[in-house]
Amino acid sequence: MYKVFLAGGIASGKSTVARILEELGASRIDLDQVSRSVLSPRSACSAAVAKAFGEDLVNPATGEIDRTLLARRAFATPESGAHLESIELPFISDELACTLAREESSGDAPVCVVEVPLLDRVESMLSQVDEVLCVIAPLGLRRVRAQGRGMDVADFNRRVALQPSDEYLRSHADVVFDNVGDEKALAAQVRAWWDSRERDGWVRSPAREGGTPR
Ligand SMILES: CC(C)(COP(=O)(O)OP(=O)(O)OC[C@H]1O[C@@H](n2cnc3c(N)ncnc32)[C@H](O)[C@@H]1O)[C@@H](O)C(=O)NCCC(=O)NCCS
Ligand SMILES: Nc1ncnc2c1ncn2[C@@H]1O[C@H](COP(=O)(O)OP(=O)(O)OP(=O)(O)O)[C@@H](O)[C@H]1O
Repeated sequence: MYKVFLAGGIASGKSTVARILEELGASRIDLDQVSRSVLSPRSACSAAVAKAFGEDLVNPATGEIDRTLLARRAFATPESGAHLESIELPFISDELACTLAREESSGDAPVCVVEVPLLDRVESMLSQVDEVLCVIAPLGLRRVRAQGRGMDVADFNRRVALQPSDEYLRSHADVVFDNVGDEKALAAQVRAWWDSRERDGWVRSPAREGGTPR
């Protein structure tokens, strides 16, 4: 199974590209969901997080972590935020490897696309995939599209500030989809990518091996 990361800023069009790939036959994993799942009740990751940020975060009856309180404590300073990430990332990486292995053994799709909102946090996971795709759109257009689906501008701006820049994404991607046009124009680019990799037999191209820092 050919595995790809699909990165992009908020409202850049990741889900739209992932849906197009799904229609072409890919299976789909959302890394946000994977990273949420590692904090499931009584997991090893929840225990490590509670040890670092307070045992009172855990509801004794259900084992659930209070995510709002955790976010308030962990994101109080950049250092404590980085500490939380350093605890969670190895668990997220292991969980991603298991999820990809499950997809692979189910054997249905030739391709698995992993949607990645924060590519800079998952550099250590790049070795798990064959290629990095990203979708880029101008910030103003993304703001309008985010508002179009009901997002508040202040929330949009806050989330943009936490995400890697377009320059970072361009320099780490093997392929960039430009989402400045309509969905048809985006679909044409995605289709062209799919056709080219299908022609190559879904093998990682030697030209791309050295292209992305991994
Ligand atoms: C603390 C957690 C559980 C809160 O999750 P939850 O889904 O409830 O909320 P969300 O992630 O949207 O964040 C809540 C609030 O915190 C703020 N916030 C989120 N991430 C960050 C960050 N890196 N730095 C500063 N503030 C942040 C947001 O503005 C948001 O308003 C979660 O953010 C977490 O586990 N983060 C650490 C792991 C991580 O960064 N994973 C992503 C890389 S794979
Ligand atoms: N080319 C396009 N033309 C018009 N609307 C678009 C286009 N691409 C995406 N959109 C719309 O913009 C919004 C954001 O797109 P999408 O949900 O695919 O982005 P995303 O990167 O997955 O967002 P998030 O980071 O919030 O998950 C959606 O409402 C989507 O329908």
